[in-house]
Amino acid sequence: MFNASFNSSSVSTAQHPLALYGWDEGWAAEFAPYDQQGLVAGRVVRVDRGLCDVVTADGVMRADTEFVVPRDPMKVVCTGDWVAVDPAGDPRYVRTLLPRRTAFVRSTSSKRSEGQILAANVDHAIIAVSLAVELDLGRIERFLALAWESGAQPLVVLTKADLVPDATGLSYLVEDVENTAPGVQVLPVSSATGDGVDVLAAVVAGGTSVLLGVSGAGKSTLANALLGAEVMEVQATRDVDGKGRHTTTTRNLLVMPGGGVLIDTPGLRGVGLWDAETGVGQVFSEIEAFAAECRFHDCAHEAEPGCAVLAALEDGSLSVRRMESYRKLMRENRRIVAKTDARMRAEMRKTWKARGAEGRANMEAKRGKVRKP
Ligand SMILES: Nc1nc2c(ncn2[C@@H]2O[C@H](COP(=O)(O)OP(=O)(O)OP(=O)(O)O)[C@@H](O)[C@H]2O)c(=O)[nH]1
Ligand SMILES: [Zn+2]
Repeated sequence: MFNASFNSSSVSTAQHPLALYGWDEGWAAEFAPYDQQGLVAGRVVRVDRGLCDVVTADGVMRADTEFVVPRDPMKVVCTGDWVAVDPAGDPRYVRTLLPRRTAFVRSTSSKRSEGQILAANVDHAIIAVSLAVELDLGRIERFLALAWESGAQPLVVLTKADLVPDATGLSYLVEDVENTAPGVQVLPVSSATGDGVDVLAAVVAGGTSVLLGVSGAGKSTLANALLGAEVMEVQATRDVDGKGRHTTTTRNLLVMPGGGVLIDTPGLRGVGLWDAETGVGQVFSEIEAFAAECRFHDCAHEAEPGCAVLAALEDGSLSVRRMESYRKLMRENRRIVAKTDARMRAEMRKTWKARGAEGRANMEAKRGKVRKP
């Protein structure tokens, strides 16, 4: 029953008006001190030019983000953030950004790489891969690395499954991708026939999702299938002069009818690798497992004696394609890292390292592996 300390944030989270947007006991606990200051909790559904739209228990509020550390690009308010807003005042201000659980970051195209936050507090990274074209496993691995690095759980969705005529052929394609993506679920779907969409909807019902994938992979069509409405504009033909590429939607964060939230921000399309060494390691967990058996702990797997990775390549238990892809991504990643501001990287590591380690431990536990002391 209600007790003396009853207030809005102690309402059972399932009944909380923001539960649809992902509000849970963890957020309620983070927000509690601000609740006492009379601030209002909300989730950012859209950001533009120093202002953002925040969905709160009382509806959507427009708020100014000036007070929340605007000089550090990693701390800029972004879609998916949970914030505390001062409801009084004109304009209203976002007063605090609640600590992020996960974040998608991209390196900007400037000479010295800098991070740009694309989406925060994402649970599922749905990597859309079209079955209308030949599978590019290396590209899938690149997206997987990015997803793992963000802290979100990746999920590969093979789109346009209706274009694969026979079931056996489809199951081989699924298997190929599964072998490329240890610890990751692979789902064939067709937005055209609806096949598999319900399975996907059930998987992502319990959290916040983003859609990643190259142009034409079927992300917008899939978003519409998941949202049950024509919310995202689908481009039937390519935009030749490059104008009107980023079709505006009123919100970049939407609630799915089957539960869960979908974030689709323009910047998420075409993200690159960002200091994703941890992520790359997770994509190639079988290589890391072999590497743990190498005689030298700093083995580069080039020509060292007692190298378990080279031995695995030799006896065929490790595929040459996987090893080449791993080397390529590691090289690319190191180039990005070399250009990156060290302080910013340290900050990212601090925040997400624990989570990455936790995810890896879970994955290994699932596969029945015991961590080496
Ligand atoms: N046959 C078939 N075609 C599909 C399916 N899903 C999407 N398409 C088509 O694939 C094309 C690209 O789909 P989009 O949803 O625009 O792809 P996107 O990933 O959002 O592309 P960008 O907006 O450029 O990032 C469109 O012509 C769609 O009609 C499907 O399930 N089956
Ligand atoms: Zn080695």
